[in-house]
Amino acid sequence: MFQSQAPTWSDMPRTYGLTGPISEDLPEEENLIQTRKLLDTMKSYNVYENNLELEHRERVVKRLESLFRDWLKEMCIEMNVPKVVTEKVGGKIFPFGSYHLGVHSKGADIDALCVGPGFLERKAFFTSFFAKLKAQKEVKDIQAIEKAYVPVITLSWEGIQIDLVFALLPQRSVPDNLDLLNNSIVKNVVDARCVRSFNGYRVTEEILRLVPNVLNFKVALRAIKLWAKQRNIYSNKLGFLGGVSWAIMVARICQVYPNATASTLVIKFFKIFSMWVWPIPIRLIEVEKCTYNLPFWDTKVNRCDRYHLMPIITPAYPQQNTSVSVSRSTFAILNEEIHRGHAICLEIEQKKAKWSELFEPTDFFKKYQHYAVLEASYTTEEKRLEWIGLVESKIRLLVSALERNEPVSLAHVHPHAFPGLRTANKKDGQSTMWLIGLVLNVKYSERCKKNLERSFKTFTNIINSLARSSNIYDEGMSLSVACLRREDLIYEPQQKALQTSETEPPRLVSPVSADKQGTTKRKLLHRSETPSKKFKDDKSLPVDQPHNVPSGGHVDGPSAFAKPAVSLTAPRQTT
Ligand SMILES: Nc1ncnc2c1ncn2[C@@H]1O[C@H](COP(=O)(O)OP(=O)(O)OP(=O)(O)O)[C@@H](O)[C@H]1O
Ligand SMILES: [Mg+2]
Ligand SMILES: [Mg+2]
Repeated sequence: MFQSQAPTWSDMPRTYGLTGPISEDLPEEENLIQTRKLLDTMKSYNVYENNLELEHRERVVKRLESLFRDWLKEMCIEMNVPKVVTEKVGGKIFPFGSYHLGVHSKGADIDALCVGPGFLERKAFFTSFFAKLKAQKEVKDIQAIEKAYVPVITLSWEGIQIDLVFALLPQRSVPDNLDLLNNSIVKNVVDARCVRSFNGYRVTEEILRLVPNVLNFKVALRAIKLWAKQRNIYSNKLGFLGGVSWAIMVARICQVYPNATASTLVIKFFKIFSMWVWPIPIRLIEVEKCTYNLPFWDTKVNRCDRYHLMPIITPAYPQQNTSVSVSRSTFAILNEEIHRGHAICLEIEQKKAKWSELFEPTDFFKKYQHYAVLEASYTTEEKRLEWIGLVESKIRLLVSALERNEPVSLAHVHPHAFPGLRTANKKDGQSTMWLIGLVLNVKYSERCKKNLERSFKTFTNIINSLARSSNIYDEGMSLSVACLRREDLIYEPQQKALQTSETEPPRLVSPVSADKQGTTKRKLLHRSETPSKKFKDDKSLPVDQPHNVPSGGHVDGPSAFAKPAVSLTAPRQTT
């Protein structure tokens, strides 16, 4: 009998993502040993939560869900909804983001989507449910950020940071077995804010569905997140990459090395992305084309999408670029760090380096000759969160203004805010500071200073008028930016790697009160007031250059750092 020689579907290798695998090699013993070493190193950074902490999170999510369901019932009664509808209204909370992926570190937030019935108004969530949450004794620092691209209530519940987004289902009730992955879920949702809120969960679920081995993916992603935090390049808000972008990048590596163990995935991550030709986008899947008239990322349709430097696309309709905020400077810094990672991984493979070298913290305070110091002060606690939130959400504007400023080749914002002055003089109130390392392509002269001050002034004017127009402004609030030389920055070197994590940013204190225009020279000190280390200016550099820029390299374009191993010469801190 004739037997077909053609391979059947089951003979074909499974393709995860848009292309076939690069290698389907199974791990060798050496790879498994490296994975064990990687895991041990990660544990020493104390990123994993223990069982008690995990159970605490689960309890908090349950409490939130029961509060939400109670609230929906109360709303039904208030709106005189028929009793039968009230009884069946349901209500569900879907955790998403890093907590749902199972890769959250200690101190990470819980992102949760609250789904309610279509007859409610979105506004009610941000007023009435907000009030209910605020009345809970466990809740602190609650804020409704209704005007955000994805409106959110942020709060701290018994010390755990929570981000709650809200979406209305065009139905009278929210069943327990609701399937949010079906694209039809967003079909009849008219409010784009609801679609974006649904998509946080849909994207997280798709990522999990699209990787061949979830366990290996999680370990590799945890390693990449730890590395990105240690290297100060973990922040979507400040123009670096946030959790979802890193997750999509790691997931893509998992797809092309489906059998690789976690250590190999990390090594390949750096290898592939050090060679990646941006702005070719990273995608996990060809997202199904739906004709629901929702805007999605597409360079053929949207002109502005063509200018994105580092597109990392979500895998659920309507697909979005998760890294819109990446700027010329952050792009250069991200590439520099990826090349540094690649160089260290090559050494790890040759047994010349240990994993801990990959996770060494950056030398941000030694790296630049000049720093822009942004300081937001306040005298009352009442609007502190809103004020700091507003300033931080707009720092990208300052960075792009600086990037456009002629003498500036690179503006490197540190992703952590530093608690500022807590002076004995109560009138001065408190403040929060951000630092931006500057690479100048000219000598720091009066003319250069004036040039910079123009950008500073434009920025502070914009923020002050935004604060006034959005009713955030309060007596005693002020904002200043000044340029400092490195020799005027005094700080305590980081003690432990973990202290640089999101839970405990390094503390700086300004002993010299700034003048309100921020034009005077100020000094920054570590809060502990233990003897601090003062760094001498490196006179050998004629113009500003980070110490690890390749010699002769001007940092004037997106590919300026695209040379391997540039950072290996940078001084390393011991932990
Ligand atoms: N820039 C973005 N574009 C699209 N979706 C985003 C973006 N930022 C956040 N999200 C969605 O919101 C979720 C939660 O974001 P969040 O910033 O809390 O990151 P995360 O992945 O949970 O990591 P982390 O551990 O830092 O909290 C993401 O997983 C993603 O689904
Ligand atoms: Mg999160
Ligand atoms: Mg979040």
